[in-house]
Amino acid sequence: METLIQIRRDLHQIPEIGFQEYKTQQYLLEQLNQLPQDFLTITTWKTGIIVKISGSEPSKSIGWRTDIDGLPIVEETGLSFSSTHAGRMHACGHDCHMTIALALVKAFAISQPKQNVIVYFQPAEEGPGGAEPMLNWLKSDRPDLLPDEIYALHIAPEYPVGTVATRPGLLFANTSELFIDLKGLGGHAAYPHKTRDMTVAAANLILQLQTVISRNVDPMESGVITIGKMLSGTVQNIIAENARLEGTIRTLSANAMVEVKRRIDAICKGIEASFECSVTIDYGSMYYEVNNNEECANKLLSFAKEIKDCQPVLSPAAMTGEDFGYFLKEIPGALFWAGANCEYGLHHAKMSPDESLLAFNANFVEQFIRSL
Ligand SMILES: CC(=O)N[C@@H](CCC[C@H](N)C(=O)O)C(=O)O
Repeated sequence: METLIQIRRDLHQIPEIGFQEYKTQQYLLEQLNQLPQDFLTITTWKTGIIVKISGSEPSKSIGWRTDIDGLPIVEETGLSFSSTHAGRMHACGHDCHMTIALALVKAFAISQPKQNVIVYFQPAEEGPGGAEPMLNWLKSDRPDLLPDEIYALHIAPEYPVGTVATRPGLLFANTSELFIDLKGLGGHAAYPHKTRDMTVAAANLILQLQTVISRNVDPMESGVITIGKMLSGTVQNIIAENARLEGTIRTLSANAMVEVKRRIDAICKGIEASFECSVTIDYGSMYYEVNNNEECANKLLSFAKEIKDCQPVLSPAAMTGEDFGYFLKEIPGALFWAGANCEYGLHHAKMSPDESLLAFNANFVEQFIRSL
């Protein structure tokens, strides 16, 4: 197997979006096939991979999950190993996550763990969501590949390398995608009274959406609606017949998500009436919150205290989403933020993590799993 930095750079060059991770899967399989196979069983599921390492005296199976997909972003890091896939980038660190997972398999393939270890290379975390269907498949077809406990990490640009930041209980929000299509009546810019202008309707809708969190969600619960993309019209002197908004909703509680959607439905009905148009809502994929098992999160934090150069941090909850939440809904476990010391944040075209996080976290997670 190549060095960790080389693996991360190879993977960084071939980002693929959810359920299209064909080259990524092939690369991962090539690396896995180079390892001693005595304790390994390699299974594929769609574009994902599941590797079971048999323990020497197992009393349980420990799961480790990595996501493997990239984002539809044009990379602007200027790195010599930038993405070779136009309009695709590993801007959420999944290249680093995969590299650490490969390093774990290598460590356990060479030196057998006591417990069984199952490493999940899961597709489509950024959307439409691979965790839930992977878990459903495991439950129905391969219960032998289900773990008793499961862990994962996510890089955190804002923390220095060596930080292990997590908390018992709620760590990440409930999320839902949001796609809204508005259809009115286009026409000449000089005759607005003969049209139904969807640019104006969409602009009004965005402003009304921004009242939902501030006026319909208990301030102690919190939430956020972000419209990340707006499309409308065709040219400067034609009134727009169509508009489309794309965004996400995030709430700390599942109940608040229900209330937010009820209000969005009502506001869209109001837009239909006031702008004499039709509005169609698609809530896309939803992720269940990341709710860390108390004992598992505390085990991570306590273990981190024992490791040289490791800074355990009791992290606040974040509005990020992660479909690892579906694993944690059914299996005790925890996710932690792994410091990546980077100026730009997740999902930014210049996000470039400090590669020393790879060796640090590969060693930390290996030792942690051996301690269980
Ligand atoms: C860690 C992270 O950034 N996760 C993504 C997950 C995407 C969720 C879903 N596709 C959505 O857009 O709501 C995030 O955006 O939080």
